[in-house]
Amino acid sequence: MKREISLIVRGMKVIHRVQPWLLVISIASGVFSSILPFITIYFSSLIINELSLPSRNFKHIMGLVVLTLVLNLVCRLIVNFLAQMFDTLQYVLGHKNQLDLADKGYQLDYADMDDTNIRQMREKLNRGRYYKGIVAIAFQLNTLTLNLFSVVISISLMIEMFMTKSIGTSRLDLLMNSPIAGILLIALLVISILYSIKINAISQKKQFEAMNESGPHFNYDRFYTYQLSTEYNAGKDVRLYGQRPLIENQINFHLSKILGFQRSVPEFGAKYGAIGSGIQVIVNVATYLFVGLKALLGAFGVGNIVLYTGAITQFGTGFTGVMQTLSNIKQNTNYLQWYFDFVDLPNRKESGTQPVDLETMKHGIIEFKNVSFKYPGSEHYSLENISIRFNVGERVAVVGKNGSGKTTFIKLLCRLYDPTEGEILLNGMNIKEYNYQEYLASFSVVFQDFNLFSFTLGENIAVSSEYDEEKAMDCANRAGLEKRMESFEDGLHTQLYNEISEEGVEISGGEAQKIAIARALYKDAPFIVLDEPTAALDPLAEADIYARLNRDLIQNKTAIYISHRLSSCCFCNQIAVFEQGRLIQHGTHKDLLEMEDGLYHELWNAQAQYYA
Ligand SMILES: Nc1ncnc2c1ncn2[C@@H]1O[C@H](COP(=O)(O)OP(=O)(O)OP(=O)(O)O)[C@@H](O)[C@H]1O
Repeated sequence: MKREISLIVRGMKVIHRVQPWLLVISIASGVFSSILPFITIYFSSLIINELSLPSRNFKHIMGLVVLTLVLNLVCRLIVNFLAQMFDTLQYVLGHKNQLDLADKGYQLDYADMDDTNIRQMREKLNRGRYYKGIVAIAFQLNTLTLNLFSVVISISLMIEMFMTKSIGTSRLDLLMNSPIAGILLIALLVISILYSIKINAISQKKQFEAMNESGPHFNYDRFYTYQLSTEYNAGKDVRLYGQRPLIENQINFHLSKILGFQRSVPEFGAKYGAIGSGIQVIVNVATYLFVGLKALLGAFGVGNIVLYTGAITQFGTGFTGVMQTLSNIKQNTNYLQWYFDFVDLPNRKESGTQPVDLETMKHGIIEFKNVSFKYPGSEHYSLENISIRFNVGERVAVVGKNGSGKTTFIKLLCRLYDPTEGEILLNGMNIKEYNYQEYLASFSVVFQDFNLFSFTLGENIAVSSEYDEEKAMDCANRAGLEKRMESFEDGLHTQLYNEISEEGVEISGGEAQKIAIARALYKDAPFIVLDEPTAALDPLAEADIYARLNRDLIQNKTAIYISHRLSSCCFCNQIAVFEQGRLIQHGTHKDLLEMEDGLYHELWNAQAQYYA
């Protein structure tokens, strides 16, 4: 209980920080919504009482009718206004909350993203993001206030009902005036309420279990459905390989599993809900009998039948609502626990304090010292005992067969991961000692799986909406986009991709790669790392880019290329050859080519024979 309360309080603090008015609006909306039905109930009883009098006063009756309408209208307007504000604030809360979670993801170590537990945690949070966890708190506070107020108002009316006695002395009078009748009615009410609370609690538990059990199938289903319905790139393969039946089979399989797990919830609800409705009918009959008999015996006017039956009904609904909301709040603490477990994950472990100044980067030495690395959760080393030095300012090529560890080597250099064993030194100091953000800022990297966004071309290059247009244009041209730029009517302001805007232009894989290179050039960092920078370029564009890289793009920067086209690496100061996670050769192109039994010689000749 203590744990649950502290989770809810923490959740409320999050809401207060993000949307300070939301909690107040939730309560206010709950209060006004609870009053609304009582206005009609109360004034209807007054009107009927007045109508039933022989000396009825029509002016008074009309006054009551007008008052009922006006109060109803005012209250409804307030309720609608608050509901609208509530929905807007709730929407913004959900949105900001998503962004907060995304920010938290970026604050974690990149390596944590490989952790299956963390992935599952994110997936669970993602699934309940619109209706569970933090966003559910304000909604539940609203429902709790509404139902609590209904219960308080109806109890005060019911007390009046039980206390008002008939003046007759018949047996029926005695029975209806005795506490027994009231106690019986209350007992019936309590039974029906307890029953619905129990059913709701079991149903909530079943819903939670079903969601947990169907989790992995849900992931598959979402992934395949996304691929089939939304993923633009998947469209080609789906068409050409006729993949739809296979994907549909998978979707149907996982969907049937999900439905299998979730079917138990509505089945349970339907079965026990019917019994609940039966009990409710008995309670209603007993209520009308009790109130009707009291009115017949003259304890109160006919109009009060409306008032008291309304109060009893509202009490039943309100009390059930309170208990159901409390049970929902309790269930929601499971989601809150996931949420805070994720939020409380330790942020990046070592951010270092040493500043990274440009001078260090211009005249330095990078050294991998006996570096080995296993990906989180993997049993195999992707890199083993790598030792290599290179001077800052050099051009270094990293070559090797697929899966030999080239990209992993770069990821370690950029500190996306830290070595499992050994260390990487910049000017004799472990790179972990340097300020993490400044260290990252010294790398311009184009990974194989780079991402461009549906922004304008200029924004994609400069990674900002305010940028130096001349510099962005220069980078675009230097990356080989001169010709293509001429066809962009809006130049740098051309929107990329037409997923969002009709004016968006589609670009080819090679053009995207050139834009990614332009982005790296714009960043103007001391290190430029290109992982297969020309894989999507045509031979002319490739030759052109390498000539430019050589001539003026790199200038005095340190350049590291990963490439399978060895002809493009021969101008590098140093070539590192990887094989199954090991660095098996390194040296200049000339040295390596002379080693006739070496892998480099083999790879070179394998490519060269096609050009002979
Ligand atoms: N996130 C990851 N988790 C676990 N293993 C991984 C991960 N990424 C890569 N690996 C494994 O690490 C090894 C080296 O992969 P890496 O991507 O560094 O190779 P590569 O030389 O760049 O390959 P390619 O030439 O195909 O791009 C491979 O066996 C790969 O399966």
